[in-house]
Order: sequence, then C-alpha cells, then structure tokens
Amino acid sequence: MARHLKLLVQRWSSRVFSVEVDAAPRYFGVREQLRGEPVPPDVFSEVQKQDRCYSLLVCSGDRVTGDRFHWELRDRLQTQLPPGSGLRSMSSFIPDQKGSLLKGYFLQSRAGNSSLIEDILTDLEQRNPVLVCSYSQSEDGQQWTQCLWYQSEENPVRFCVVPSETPKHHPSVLNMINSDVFYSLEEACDVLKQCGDIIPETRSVLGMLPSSLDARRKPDFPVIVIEGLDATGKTTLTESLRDSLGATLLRSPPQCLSAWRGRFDREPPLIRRAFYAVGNYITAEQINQEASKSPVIVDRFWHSTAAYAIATAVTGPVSNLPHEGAEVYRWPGDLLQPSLVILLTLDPEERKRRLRSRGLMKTDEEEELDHNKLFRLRVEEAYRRIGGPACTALDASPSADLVLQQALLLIRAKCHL
Ligand SMILES: Nc1ncnc2c1ncn2[C@@H]1O[C@H](COP(=O)(O)OP(=O)(O)OP(=O)(O)O)[C@@H](O)[C@H]1O
Ligand SMILES: Nc1ccn([C@@H]2O[C@H](COP(=O)(O)O)[C@@H](O)[C@H]2O)c(=O)n1
Repeated sequence: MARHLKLLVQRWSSRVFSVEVDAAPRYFGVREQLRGEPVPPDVFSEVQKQDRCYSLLVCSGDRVTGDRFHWELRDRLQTQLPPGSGLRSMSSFIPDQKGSLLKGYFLQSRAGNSSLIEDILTDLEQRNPVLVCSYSQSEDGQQWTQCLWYQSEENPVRFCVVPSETPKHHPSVLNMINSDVFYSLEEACDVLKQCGDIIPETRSVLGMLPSSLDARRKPDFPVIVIEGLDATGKTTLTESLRDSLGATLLRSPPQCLSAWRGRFDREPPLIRRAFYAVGNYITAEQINQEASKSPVIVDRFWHSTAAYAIATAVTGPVSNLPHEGAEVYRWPGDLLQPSLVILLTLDPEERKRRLRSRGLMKTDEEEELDHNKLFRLRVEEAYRRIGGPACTALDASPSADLVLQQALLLIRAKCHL
C-alpha cells in the first residue's frame, strides 16, 4: 500500500466519517477499542443484519485526477451496482484541519448481492486510487466494525464504529479555499494548467488571459455589477441600464469563452469553478479598458462565482454555510472591485413563473435551484455574506420599468452619476 495511504490508516482514529442521509451529513468515527456501551451510529440504524456496508474514499495525490475520478465514480457505481445498493456521498476528515477532506461514497450491500458488489469493488481498488473499507455487524447485532477491504480475508484489523459529534464546520468547508473558490488568478490558472492534457480546450481559455493585471487601478467611470439568481431580471435590467446611462454592457463569463463554457460545465467542481474564476479576470480586463470611456454595467461577476460554489460545496440548511465573516466570503486581492453590486431579489414563486414564461433550457444548477429549496436559500445567503463590496439588495418584483428606476436611484446615490 502507498506510503500516504498507510499514514492515513494509522491515523484513522482521529478522522471523522460523514455520510449524506436526506441531504444532511451524519457523522461517525472509529476506535481501536470500545469504551463503554456499544451504540450503533444512526447511519447503520436501518441496515439489515445480513447486509454489509462499504465505503470508498478517493486517495489520489493529484487533486485534478482525484476530483475527476471522484466525479466519474458516481456514474460508474450507479450503472454497475445492483438496485437497492443505497449509494450515498461520503467524506472523511480531521475536524478543524484544513485540506484534510477525502471524498467518496458509502453503499449498502443486500445479502444476495455480496459477490457481485465485491467483484466491482475489487476491480475498482486494483485499478484506481481508492481506499475501500467494509463494515459488518457483530453476532449480537450490537456493534459495527470497520476493516480495510484488502485485508478483510487475511488478518483484518477491525476498528469499532462509534457515533461522532457534529463538527463545528461542515466538512466541505475544510477544503473550500482553492478547491471550490479561488482567491487569486494564479491559483485558478494552476488548476487549468494541470488539465491541459485531459481538456485541450484549457489552452485556448488560458490564451485569452491578459498579460498583466492591475487590480488597484481605479476605473475613471463607475462599474456596476448586477447579480441575482436566474430569471430575476438581470438581462432585462442590464440592457435597460446600458441604454439609460450610455454605458458599456459586459458579462462574466465573457463572450469570448462561450464556445468552451459547456465543456467546463460538465467537469467536476474543482475544474468548473477554476474556469469561471478565470472568466472573471478576463472580464475585469475588459472592464478596465471600457471604464476609461464610459460607465460599465456587468451581468454577473465574482459574487455569482463564489456564491454558487460555496452553496454547492456544502449540503443541508443555511446553518451549514461557513459562518458570516469567514475567510471564504472575502474578495480576491488581485481582482478589480466594482463601484456597486446590486442583487436582484425575487419571491421564489414569481421567479418560477418568469422561468416558465421564458421557457429556455436550464443548466443543472438552475434545475437544482428549482427543486431544492435549501440549495436556493444557501445561494441567496452566500450572496449576502460576500463582501468587498457587499451586495445592495433590490426588490425585482415590480414592473421592469420600476425596477430600472429603483436601480438608477441606487446608482445615482452611490456612484454620483
Ligand atoms: N420586472 C419584471 N417583471 C416581469 N417580468 C420580468 C421582469 N424582468 C424580467 N422579466 C421577464 O422574466 C424573464 C427572465 O428575465 P431575464 O432573462 O432578464 O432574467 P435573468 O436574470 O437575466 O435570467 P438568467 O440569469 O437565467 O439569464 C424574462 O422573460 C423577462 O422578460
Ligand atoms: N460569473 C459567473 C457567472 C456564472 N457562473 C455559473 O454559471 C451559472 C449561472 O449562469 P447563467 O448564465 O445561467 O446566468 C451558475 O450556475 C454559476 O455556477 C459563475 O460561476 N460565475
């Protein structure tokens, strides 16, 4: 077994394992010896006596390969596993230790399916950077134990499975910086550069970057960003503002990246978010050029990139988001800061009505906003928590003309236009 895997297993007892049940993480740990009465953690409470459970943790040293493998693994397992295997997202981490998160899956094998599942897992473990553990119940049904899959036939070292307290931070928060949200162009570019061989389009994207950046340069004219969930009226308002103010209208991601956007939308979060992060810097360069001649209106910018990334990385209620004022909500030091960011807010029912009447195709995240109320609430709250500049909320429910008038009032008050 590779050295880093050995180290990982030696420190098993300091790790917490989390399994997603009904969009909320449940936690358990392992101990070499049980102290006190055995209590089966609730992840196992509905598992039948004859069933076995397995966990698969992705342990690649290279994060691009690891994230892509983790992403593809779900599809592979969903197609190969027999029905009823109860595939769930899982992770393992050391509480409060940044960068300690390992992602993977947890599954349940019904008694009759064991040999099929074991064949799939053996094949996976032999060919891929994945660490598989199996879980079985003691004869009296009181205790679950975990052992490494590759050891299970010979001389298994069994760990007792114990419930674990809910940690202070959602596990994803530990790996969020520079995995989901990038705080410098260099960090985002590093990820894209590593993808050059597997995603050839990356070279064209990087080729669009300006040769130098100056985030401190103060634009001559105001730069106003319009943010909001899909169908809140950003396109309608930005076009009207352009006409009313004689402004230039830009968007992020910029037009020059449109040809490759769909390609990156199919990639796992690490690569997809790096693409959108880089898009903001290309738009920033366009802003710098245009804001020397006229006011600039921007349809989505940094707030969208960070808010969607943060809200997707965590699961469950808004309380699972990083706390208000946390480092993840800061503005990247090397990215141009707009003069004003207006966040369009809209009642969910009215937003749905506008979506239906528009009838365009939706991205996976837009679909998710519709079906998953908690996801929508997390995106909205993340928007509000991002600072430097923070959003100014504007009720987008009145008529398009009234929303325009309100936006103009805000702009005149804050940007002296
Ligand atoms: N104030 C308004 N009142 C009623 N309908 C509106 C208003 N503003 C926009 N709409 C309509 O709502 C729909 C969505 O608006 P729009 O395309 O401007 O939203 P958007 O935020 O740009 O969406 P996306 O982010 O998905 O591109 C459109 O059909 C538009 O005509
Ligand atoms: N600056 C941006 C803009 C967009 N995104 C991502 O795109 C999706 C929404 O884009 P629409 O074209 O549908 O408005 C959304 O899911 C964001 O993930 C971004 O990250 N950064």
